[in-house]
Amino acid sequence: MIPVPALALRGLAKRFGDTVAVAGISLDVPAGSFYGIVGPNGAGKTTMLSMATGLLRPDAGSASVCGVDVWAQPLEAKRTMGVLPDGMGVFDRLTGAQLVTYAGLLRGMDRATVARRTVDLLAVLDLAGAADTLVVDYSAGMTKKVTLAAALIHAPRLLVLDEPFEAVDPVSSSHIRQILAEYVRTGGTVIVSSHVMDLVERMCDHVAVVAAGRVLAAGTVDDVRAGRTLEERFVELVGSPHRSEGLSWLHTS
Ligand SMILES: Nc1ncnc2c1ncn2[C@@H]1O[C@H](COP(=O)(O)OP(=O)(O)OP(=O)(O)O)[C@@H](O)[C@H]1O
Repeated sequence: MIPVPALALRGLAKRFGDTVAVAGISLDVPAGSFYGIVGPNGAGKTTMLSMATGLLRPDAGSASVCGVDVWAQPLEAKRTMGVLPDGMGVFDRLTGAQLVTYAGLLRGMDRATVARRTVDLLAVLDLAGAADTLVVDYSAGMTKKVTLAAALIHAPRLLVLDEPFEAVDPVSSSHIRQILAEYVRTGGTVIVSSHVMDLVERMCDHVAVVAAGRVLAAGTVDDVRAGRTLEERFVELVGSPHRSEGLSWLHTS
């Protein structure tokens, strides 16, 4: 029997006016994988992940999480996943502890379990000392960590993290990576989008390279790298349109 993928995308497409953000993406994320999504700015990663997690309705195509259609059975699908969206509003007039508690209660969990897990999560993410501070007063990295805690509270089978390491200091980043690696080791699936090739290469076992709304390559990190570094392969696949000659006025000598 073929195992059910943790996430299966089929022909996902989205345009905003004349801009084609996602141009028909199909992708399988195997259960138990640590899956990286890489691509240049504006490639369509956030749009793709928003459609995959039920945050943005696709123009065409479908997404299913552990075999459950995200748009036909949204409640059941959302129960299985935890999402850390990029650039989404956070209820930052709550304290860290209140935000995580709110996420648990929203998931229909009982208060005692939510209270226990909130304490655990804030401690593990090194936020215990800031539990009673308003999130609006958190640094960007602390905000990432508290939203990660909110995504983990209901022990989802799939975690979808859009740029989870942005603005997070190296110590916290390494700590979060350890938590995620342990989560994958014990049966969870993680999807992360990131611009940091080196991080994806070290952390993930699978990767998809996305550009101009399409998947250019996908598979195990070793297959996609094809003997080079992921960064070299990425530049080869995506191309390097940047030119510095145009900025001659910036040269000081
Ligand atoms: N709400 C929106 N309205 C209009 N255009 C949008 C909207 N969201 C995304 N786009 C456009 O869709 C394209 C894909 O954007 P998206 O944010 O998905 O890319 P990304 O790969 O996540 O980029 P980055 O790495 O810079 O975060 C871009 O051209 C962007 O300008």
